[in-house]
Amino acid sequence: MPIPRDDMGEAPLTRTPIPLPAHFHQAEQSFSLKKRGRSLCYTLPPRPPVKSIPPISRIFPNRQRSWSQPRPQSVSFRTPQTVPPASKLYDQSKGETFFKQCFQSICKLGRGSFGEVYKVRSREDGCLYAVKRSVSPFRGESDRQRKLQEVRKHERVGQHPNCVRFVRAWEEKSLLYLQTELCVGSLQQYSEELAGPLPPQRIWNVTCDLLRGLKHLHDRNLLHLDIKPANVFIAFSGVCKLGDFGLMVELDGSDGSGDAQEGDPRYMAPELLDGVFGKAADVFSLGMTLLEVSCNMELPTGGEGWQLLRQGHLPTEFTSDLPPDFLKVLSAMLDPDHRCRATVDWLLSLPAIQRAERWRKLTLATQWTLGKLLVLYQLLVWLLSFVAESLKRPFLWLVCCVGGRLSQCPLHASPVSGRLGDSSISSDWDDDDSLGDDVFEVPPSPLVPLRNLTYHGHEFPGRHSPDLPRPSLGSTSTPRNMSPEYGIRRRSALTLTPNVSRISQDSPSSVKTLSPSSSSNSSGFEDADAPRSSFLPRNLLTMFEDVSEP
Ligand SMILES: Nc1ncnc2c1ncn2[C@@H]1O[C@H](COP(=O)(O)OP(=O)(O)OP(=O)(O)O)[C@@H](O)[C@H]1O
Ligand SMILES: [Mg+2]
Ligand SMILES: [Mg+2]
Repeated sequence: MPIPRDDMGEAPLTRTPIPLPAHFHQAEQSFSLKKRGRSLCYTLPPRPPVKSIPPISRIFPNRQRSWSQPRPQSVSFRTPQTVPPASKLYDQSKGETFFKQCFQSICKLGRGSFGEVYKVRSREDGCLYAVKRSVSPFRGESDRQRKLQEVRKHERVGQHPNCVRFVRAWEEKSLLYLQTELCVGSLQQYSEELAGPLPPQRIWNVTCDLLRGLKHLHDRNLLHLDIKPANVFIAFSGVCKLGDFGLMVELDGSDGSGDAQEGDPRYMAPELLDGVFGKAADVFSLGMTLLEVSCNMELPTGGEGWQLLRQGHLPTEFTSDLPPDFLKVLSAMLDPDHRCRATVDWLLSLPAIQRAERWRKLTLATQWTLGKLLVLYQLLVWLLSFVAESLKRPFLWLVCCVGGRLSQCPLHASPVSGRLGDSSISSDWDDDDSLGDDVFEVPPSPLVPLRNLTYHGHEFPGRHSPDLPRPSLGSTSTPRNMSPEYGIRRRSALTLTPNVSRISQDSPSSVKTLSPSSSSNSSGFEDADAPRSSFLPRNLLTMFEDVSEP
């Protein structure tokens, strides 16, 4: 007699004996791969309605509110006195906002429920930053105080390589501005562009970075409470950082976990429903974040799928390709019982994590060293070519003197006497009296790029143009070509690409405009009548480029 088969086409006896409740398979079908092309606002967590007292202006209509004054005021909880934000560039009489006077807004990076984030260049130091400006003006003093709390939280976090660096904050015309370091984008954007699961090595990198960032918070008794891919930022070095500390609370009670709000339901720990706020909740959210990006899985916002994930069931059709070590880490982070859930310290002590951390440190150190070496090399080349340029004229003059032809030396001869000079006594190198560049028959291959750097160095664009980076080391400046297709760089950011090359990234066109021929004009050696068209330095440069092209 044939064994009856169920609707899934399997004989009941061949199934695994009762590991899951009957409804799990139906619920598991509700898990799905991530869908592409969602707008950023899709990711915003639902916010509870704002409970604020009626605006003070309604109670005391004529009362002056210091924060509604048009003047900008620095916001800091370290130095509570209200002072204008420090900047040499700001001139109150101009009537423009502090933001407009001190920053060049480049583009909008994103929008959250509290603020719009802009990529800006500081007119003061020429570096790139992110500035978050609150979406709506303060509705009253309590609304203002609530928004200002984000500044206090950022200040509490302090500096850590795996937390987004806070620079300063100020308020103006009832809006709050928060200036932070600029990142390439969020982990969510990266994962959406990848449109697939993160490769294993990157998963380990992200895990190590975020555990380090979370350890920094937890060691200070701070709970993030909003860990999710949209709030994890990728720096230009490829390092992942925790950011958006808007929902952070302090466990020691100074701002009380009584005010704590749960974040996005997709990443929310189950115990938060019972009002239990603790470090374990952050570990769970981090686990969910890692599950999402490592499996490219759409996390449920509710329903059975949501419950199952919080009962310790991981959907095997998504997790089967994960490295076994990583799966263990994930299961420990997603333990349904917050008392048994892994702590950050325990996770960091796991051999698999320690191995991954060692590798991470090594690659980051190599990347850092290579970056610094490249910058040093570029500076050296610039310096050498500068010295060579400075010595060229005295040397040429010396050669003329020694040769006893001071009168013909282009440095001494007036343009008229030069032209009227006896051409019959000209020698080979006299013919090319236009410029010293070609006189000495220097080997072209190493010197042509060197010259280009020299000219580039003389007119280093960062000094004059706010659009181009300055040659500062270790700044937060972006490399050049900050183009709209920065998704490509976003991808490369995790591949540990050093962010150092500035001088060498000149476009061919910029090299040509700064070619030696332009210098020859300015140096006054140019002889327009000389038959030298085939020896134009520009032509040499083109020849060099032709030769060096594969
Ligand atoms: N430092 C930064 N560098 C690059 N992009 C950033 C930075 N800060 C924010 N962004 C972009 O702006 C978006 C919104 O920023 P953020 O999460 O800080 O705002 P929010 O209003 O607090 O949002 P939420 O609703 O999550 O609380 C981010 O998802 C990211 O795309
Ligand atoms: Mg956010
Ligand atoms: Mg926020």
